[in-house]
Amino acid sequence: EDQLLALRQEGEAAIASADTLERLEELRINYLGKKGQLGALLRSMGQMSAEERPKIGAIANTVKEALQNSLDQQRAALESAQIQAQLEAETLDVTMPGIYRPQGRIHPLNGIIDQALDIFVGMGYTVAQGSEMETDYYNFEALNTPQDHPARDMQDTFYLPDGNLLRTHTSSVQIRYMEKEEPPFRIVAPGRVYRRDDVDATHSAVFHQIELLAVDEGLTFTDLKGTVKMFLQAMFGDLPIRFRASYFPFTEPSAEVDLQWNGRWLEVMGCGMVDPNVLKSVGYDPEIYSGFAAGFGVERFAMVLHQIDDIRRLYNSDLRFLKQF
Ligand SMILES: Cc1ccc(OCc2nc(C(=O)N[C@H]3CCS(=O)(=O)C3)cs2)cc1
Repeated sequence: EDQLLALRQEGEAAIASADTLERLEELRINYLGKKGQLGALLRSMGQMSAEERPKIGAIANTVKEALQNSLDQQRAALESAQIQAQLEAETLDVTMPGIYRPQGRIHPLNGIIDQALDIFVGMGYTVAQGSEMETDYYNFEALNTPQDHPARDMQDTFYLPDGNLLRTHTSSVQIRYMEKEEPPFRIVAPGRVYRRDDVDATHSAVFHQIELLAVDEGLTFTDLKGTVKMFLQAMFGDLPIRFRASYFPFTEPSAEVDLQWNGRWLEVMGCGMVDPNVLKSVGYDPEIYSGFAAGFGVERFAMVLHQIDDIRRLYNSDLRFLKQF
């Protein structure tokens, strides 16, 4: 009997100090398993007298239950401690500051292109795009630009070895569109263009341009003026504009458009009625159809709107500059 009670004491102490579920399982096997200590002790008692057997058996049962209870309690305690530890570890403090990730930004040139396209799409224009490499025909000839026109010569245009060239304006996109479509239509053609200019604070060999073209029956210069005025005032605000007579090979009459900006007249756009020869080159009858067109440089708009002094700032990816937009 004393041995049984001693085993219970020893077992309960060992179980209470078990700090892992594995250790607890070892102890269960050690004390209550088939080859455990309790079973071994009972077998070692060998022959017991008839009146002793039931007494010892009862004590052995209480020891077994006591040990099983303390195993269950310790298991419960260890499991809840495990869950508690997990909850602690996974606790998310939502009041902690977030991980700072710098926000991206729209480049000022793209910002102006997006804004301008929104205005024209809002007026019913379709956006048309095309290749930056063009043929002489689509970049010059179809635009009524004679063979000896200065715009064609080498100092202004990048020619490629195969005789093609890098487009000097997006007008070629509009010619190609007209070859495939019939009037009436309104298109706006944004894109990169190339001029073999001397590169300086206001000229870049590569720059961005947006041209618009509307062809329908009975379009007049008044329609053009209204469209240009509406666009410029949407972009720059309700400022005075003026049209100065000018000349382009692909429009007749032509005008350059000035905007009064901080008290000074700035040239911002060119426009005109599409020359009948251009309509003829795409097979439209100038007796039925008339068109108007305009074009502007996106860098120019950006430099005026954001008071940028050097065009190269738009291209050299200086974050100190770009972070201002
Ligand atoms: C079929 C077709 C017929 C006519 C067209 O006229 C597009 C036009 N562009 C201008 C013009 O002044 N453009 C310049 C502004 C600054 S810039 O980016 O250097 C080029 C006037 S009329 C276009 C396509």
